[in-house]
Amino acid sequence: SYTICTKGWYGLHKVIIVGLDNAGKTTILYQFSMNEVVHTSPTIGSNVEEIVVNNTHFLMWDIGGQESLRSSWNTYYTNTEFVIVVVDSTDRERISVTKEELYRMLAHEDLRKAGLLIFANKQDVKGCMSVAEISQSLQLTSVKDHQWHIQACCALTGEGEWKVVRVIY
Ligand SMILES: Nc1nc2c(ncn2[C@@H]2O[C@H](COP(=O)(O)OP(=O)(O)OP(=O)(O)O)[C@@H](O)[C@H]2O)c(=O)[nH]1
Ligand SMILES: [Mg+2]
Repeated sequence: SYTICTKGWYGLHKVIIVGLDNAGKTTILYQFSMNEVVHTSPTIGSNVEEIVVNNTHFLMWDIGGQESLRSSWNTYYTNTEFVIVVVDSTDRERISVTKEELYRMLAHEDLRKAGLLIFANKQDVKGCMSVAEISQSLQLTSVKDHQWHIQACCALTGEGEWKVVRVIY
């Protein structure tokens, strides 16, 4: 679970969900909005859902992660308060690609004040990377100019703590 500080703003909070193709972004979006595992196909463009946590409204944008789509992620950045980066914990080959995309994003002016939440997804798969391995591969301790948190998760089950968001004002 993780805590989000909304700094006294009761309006609609914009969240974007990014990460490489097949990471589980769309599965996570519908876990939050419907508490269900939906059948997904690769996202072209984006999906958007509003979710409510403790009377706080979040507009969550799930953006397609295929290589050809990544250059348009930045068209979603304006007014984004929270960036969720979803990592496929089984995908050791491409963790370095996630890292490149992560640092490109964090350098973007429009995300200067955004908080960062990393979901280490697919933790149900045996032999997958742990949270510690992913933190190290992404060099998260070097991220000083954004608040960040990394969370183990399995989007195929809504169980466990991963969907628990605590909102403080
Ligand atoms: N084992 C396992 N599979 C998962 C998990 N989460 C998602 N998947 C599967 O991973 C595949 C891709 O999931 P999506 O949610 O479509 O991935 P995406 O990140 O939205 O992909 P793009 O839209 O192409 O960017 C699907 O077959 C999901 O069922 C998980 O926690 N564990
Ligand atoms: Mg998708």
